[in-house]
Amino acid sequence: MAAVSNLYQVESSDQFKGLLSKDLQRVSLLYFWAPWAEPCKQMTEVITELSKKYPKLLSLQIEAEGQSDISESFDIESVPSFIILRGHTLLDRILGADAPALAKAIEKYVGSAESPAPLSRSEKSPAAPPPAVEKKGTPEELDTRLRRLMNQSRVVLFMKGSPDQPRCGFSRKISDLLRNKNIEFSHFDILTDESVRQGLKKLNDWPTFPQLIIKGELVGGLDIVKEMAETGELDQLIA
Ligand SMILES: N[C@@H](CCC(=O)N[C@@H](CS)C(=O)NCC(=O)O)C(=O)O
Repeated sequence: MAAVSNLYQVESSDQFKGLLSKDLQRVSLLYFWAPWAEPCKQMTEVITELSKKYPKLLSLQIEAEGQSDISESFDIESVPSFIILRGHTLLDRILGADAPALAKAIEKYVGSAESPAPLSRSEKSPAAPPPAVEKKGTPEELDTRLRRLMNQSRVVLFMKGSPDQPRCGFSRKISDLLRNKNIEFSHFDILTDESVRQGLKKLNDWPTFPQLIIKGELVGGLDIVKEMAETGELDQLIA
């Protein structure tokens, strides 16, 4: 692929700060990605197209886990995620492989100044994940729903994304671990439902995801499950 002059791979925090500080009026697009996340392959093409179409845009590709300081400073919780800035000011945040939303936002912030051409094919192609919904209901209804979800099968993994398309490194590692051990499990993508995401943190008194549930009870997150797999405790619990 030919190099695009306004598209950079960020290799360090210092390089990142230097690029952003060069022109505080310039709009920049931060693209947080991971090499193992399938939707990022398509979104890399989209970013390349957008960078060509809008030469004034500064596009920065940031490998989310490799540049964890930058990811943390923007509260990146899943990949792909996009942040649009003017200088250091946050203009917009787009989650997931939502190419039309991204193209629309870039057009809004940079496009009017550059009279953009129609969207190219690759900007329209990737499938966006469904937006997170918050199902309203009483606390009792939520509690019943969460317990039903936790008991939907013997082993349930609450994760970001799915085992085939994880959207966070911790979720990817735990589903790989379960698959490698041939443990059958169902999963729930907490990025699709904000009430489940926040409700489970409270119910299980556990602030993060993944959460592995065995026989209706929380076992733990990645660190605990990894340790239990090493000591053999996980096999015992599942037997
Ligand atoms: N050490 C944790 C790592 C999990 C973690 O830090 N997860 C974060 C980022 S994916 C999280 O779920 N944050 C709360 C949220 O996104 O709602 C484990 O063993 O599972």
